[in-house]
Order: sequence, then C-alpha cells, then structure tokens
Amino acid sequence: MGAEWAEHPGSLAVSGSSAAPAAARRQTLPGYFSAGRPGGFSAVYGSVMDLVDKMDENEWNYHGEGNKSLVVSHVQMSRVLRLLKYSSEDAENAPQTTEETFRQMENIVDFSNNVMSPLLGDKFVHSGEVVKLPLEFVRQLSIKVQHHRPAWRCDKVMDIYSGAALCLPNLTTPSIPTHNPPLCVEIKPKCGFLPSPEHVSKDIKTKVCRHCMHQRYKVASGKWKRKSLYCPLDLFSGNRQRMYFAIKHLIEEPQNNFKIFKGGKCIHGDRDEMLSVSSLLQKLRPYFSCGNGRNKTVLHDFIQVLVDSLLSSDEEGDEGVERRLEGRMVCEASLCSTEFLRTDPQPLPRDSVLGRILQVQLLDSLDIEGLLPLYRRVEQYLHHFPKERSRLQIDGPYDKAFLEKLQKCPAEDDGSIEYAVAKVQQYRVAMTAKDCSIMVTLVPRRDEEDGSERAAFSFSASILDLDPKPQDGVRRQQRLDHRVVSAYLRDDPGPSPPLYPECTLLIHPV
Ligand SMILES: O=P(O)(O)O[C@@H]1[C@@H](OP(=O)(O)O)[C@H](OP(=O)(O)O)[C@H](O)[C@H](OP(=O)(O)O)[C@H]1OP(=O)(O)O
Ligand SMILES: Nc1ncnc2c1ncn2[C@@H]1O[C@H](COP(=O)(O)OP(=O)(O)OP(=O)(O)O)[C@@H](O)[C@H]1O
Repeated sequence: MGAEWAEHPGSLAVSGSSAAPAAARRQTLPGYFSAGRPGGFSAVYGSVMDLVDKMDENEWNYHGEGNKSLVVSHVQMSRVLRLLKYSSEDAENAPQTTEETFRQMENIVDFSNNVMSPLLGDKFVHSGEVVKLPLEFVRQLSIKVQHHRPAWRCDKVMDIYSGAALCLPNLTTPSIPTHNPPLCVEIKPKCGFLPSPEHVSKDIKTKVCRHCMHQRYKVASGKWKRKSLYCPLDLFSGNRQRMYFAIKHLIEEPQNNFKIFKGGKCIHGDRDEMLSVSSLLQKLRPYFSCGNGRNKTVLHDFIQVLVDSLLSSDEEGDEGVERRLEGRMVCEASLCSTEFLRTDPQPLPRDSVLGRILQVQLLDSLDIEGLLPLYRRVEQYLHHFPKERSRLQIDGPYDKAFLEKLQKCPAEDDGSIEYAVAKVQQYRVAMTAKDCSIMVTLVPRRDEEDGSERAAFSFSASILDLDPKPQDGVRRQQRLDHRVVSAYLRDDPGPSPPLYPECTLLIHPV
C-alpha cells in the first residue's frame, strides 16, 4: 500500500518502522498525515490519505476490542485506529508517560515488521503505522464509543492521554466492488499442539490440549457461561473433517475465538450481539446456494469455503508441517469422532495461514515448565547485571539482530546466558502466535459454469494482534498453567464414553 499512500493535509503524525531510533522516527508533522508501507494493499483497502483535514470523532465508529486495545473504524475509508487500554486503577495513576506509550506502540510495529512478519510471511501481516492523534479528538472519541463497549471489557479504559494510536487497514472492509458486502471471519485459534512429554510434570498435558483444559477453568471462574467444544488441535490438523468439526463448534459457541463481519459490521461472535445459529444462517443464505439453500447446505458451504481458505497455500508441492508432531496433534477432550482421528493424517500445508502460525507456535519447544529454569537464569543474571538488559535486548529493540539471535539459538543448552535469553525470547514469540487472530476475507463473485450460476468467493487471510508479550508474562503463564491444570484434574470425571454427534457430521459429508 505504501507506494500509493500520499501526503494529505490532516492533523495526524505518523511514524513507520525502520532501524532509526524511535524518537527520531516519530515525525511530528502538525497538519499532515503521511504513511508508507510496501505491498500492494491499497488496491484492496483504499488509500488512507483521503483522511479529513481535521480528525472528527463523528467519522469513527466503535469496531471492537480485546484485552489490551480498542479499535475504531472510519465510516468511509477502509481504516481502523487501534488505541491502547489500561485498567481503570492504572489510568488514575497515569501508568506511562506519553513518550513511553509511543515507545510501546513503536515496539509493537517493530516487533510485527521485523520479527513476526518474517516468521509468518509478509503476505499475512499488516503492521500499520503509529499515529499521533489530537487529544481533544481522542477524548471525544472515548465518550462516543463508551456505550458501544461490552460491559465485561469496561474494567479497562481507553488511553486518552498520549494521543498514540496504530493506524491499520480495516481488514473487514476491503474496497472491492461486489454485489453482496464482503464476509470476514475472525478466528483466534489458540495453541494447536500438545507439549512434548519430556518437559511436563503432569501427564494430562500430553493428552488434553491447553484450550480444552482452560475451558473448565474459564467456566468455573465465570468468564464464560458455557463450555465451548472447539478444539484447536482439530482446526490445525489439516484434516478437512476435523477442521469442519472445529469450525462448527466455533460457530455454535464463539466465545472470543470467532467473529463474523458482514460489510464491516460484526454480526456474530461478539458477546453482546450473539445471533442464534439459525438466524446467522439466514444472514449467510444470500451468499450460498444462490440464496435458496437449506440451513444445512448453507452451513456446509460456508464451512467448506473457510476450510479452503485456511488450507490454501502458494507453495507448489507443499509437503506440510513436519511429521515430528505426530501424536501431539490429537486431544483426548475433543469430541471429534475417533474414526476421523484414525484416518491418515493429512498434513497441514506449511505455507497456509494455519501452517505458518503453527510453526511459530512450535518455537515453544520446552513448555512453560521446561522454560522456567532458563527464565530464572535470565532473571538472576539481570538481577546481578541490570545494565545487561539492554545488550541482551530483553525488551527490544525488536530489530533484525533480535530475530537472528532467536533463530540461531543452539539446539543444546551450553549453560550461557545467551542461550537462556534466546529460549525465553522464542517462548515469547510463540506466545504471540498462540494469541493472534486470523482474519479471513471472503469476497463474493459469481462464476458462470456450464450456463449455471454458482456462488464463489475470492479469499485472503491476514493475521492480527501480533504484539510482543512482556518478559514478566512468563511468570503469569506459569501461575496460569498451574491453575488451569489443577482445575482440570480436580473436576475430571474420568474417561467417559464418546458422545458423538457423528450423525450430525454424516449429514454434512465433506
Ligand atoms: O493466557 P491466555 O491463554 O488465557 O490468553 C489471554 C487471552 O485469553 P483467552 O484465553 O484467549 O480468552 C486474552 O484474551 P481475552 O481478554 O480473554 O479476550 C488476551 O489475549 C491475553 O493477552 P494480553 O495479555 O492482552 O496480551 C492472553 O494472555 P497471554 O497470551 O498473554 O497469555
Ligand atoms: N486491522 C483490523 N481490521 C479490522 N478489525 C480489526 C483490525 N484489528 C483489530 N480488529 C478488531 O478489533 C478487535 C480487537 O483487536 P485486537 O485483537 O488487536 O485487540 P487486543 O486487545 O490486542 O486483543 P487481545 O485480547 O488478544 O490482547 C479484533 O478482535 C478485531 O475484531
């Protein structure tokens, strides 16, 4: 998109991501909003630069939010602004200076550009630009969006003090003319493999995946009312039937793992705006079976298109994600029929969006339990030599050198601090890949075939939320791991006969 991004009058300032120090890169261009990033993205998402002279909160709508940021979308242009959030208590104590907030944003862009994009593939990653917004605009915006926010997210408030935001293409509104508005599906797949037995103390961790174990804990702690039957290992399996099953469960109980956008508006998966599956299928009907299909056919066709897009690979003769994972891709808690699990594993294409994410997740080779001694080695070393923090790039800069150190980490522990740091950094990168989301954009087109018209889609996939996880997040992970496993074992009713809705699946042969 960058090449076509022009400078237009506006009241934003932006900074891109380069090797220059953050402060030098953040241009303050009062009266201008400029941006640039290579790639032909503006053909699809439109040029940012028709942004108005003055930022006007009336031109931005609430779009969505996660734990850390709130996103607003422009009413006309295909752009979003992503603003950071803080817990209300922190906000009162002004947790960060403006300069620190900008540095945090720039770190996010650098990490996405220099670390995650090379690992995941730049065709999937759009890192965005840091922009400086007028504070009055941000304050008005925060008032405007407040009543659209889901109550359960309101323990945090939007940052209204720094004016820092990330400007990104709005992936839910590609500006391609279509007869029906584009459909976008967001999936937060979570971790797609089981840890290796040599590193874990509890056998259950090698049988039941983290997401499925976590479900019990989440329901018990009141985060969700009902358990989701979605299992990430089915989604990442590469086996179309297991993937079908996984997506069906995501549709039925989306929690925060699944959203559908139609024409840029979330129509399913947002907790406050849940549709029943049958009303959802009504909304999807015009896209499938020429608008007159039965619910089952619509559901079947919709899932098939999604599976196609998640497995699509540009690599000729893609041989699939490596075989060393065999046995670590099946979760005992999944309700997927054993028949499907027994079938020869179809390898997940390496170059597909799921294949790329899984390979980065696998940088967590030791599990949190195996990593902990190395994390302690790093912490002790930093305790004695605090100035080494910067040489070791613990908190960045996230540049090429950072990625190289992480990639060149020796296979065996040589007892060095460098080895320990590289393993912790690999773990943190893997954590980002375990927490990112995929946005699949489906643009309807009509194919004329043998005189009969049938619905078809062009699809593309992007990966969002590629923020670096903080170093001290490792401690939180350790505590959470303990709580999740203990809660699962405490409630474990023992082996139960499979319940299977195999019949449901038979209704939708794949
Ligand atoms: O720890 P997890 O696995 O529960 O993941 C957290 C997510 O919870 P989930 O289980 O997906 O509902 C959590 O998502 P929600 O707030 O539950 O939507 C965040 O993504 C959190 O990341 P961060 O701390 O904001 O950077 C995620 O934390 P980390 O990725 O930092 O662990
Ligand atoms: N570029 C984009 N285009 C369209 N929608 C987006 C874009 N970026 C984010 N969103 C929407 O905003 C939501 C929140 O964004 P994001 O996941 O980045 O927040 P977060 O707070 O970092 O999440 P988490 O809870 O995982 O920490 C996303 O789930 C998605 O629906």
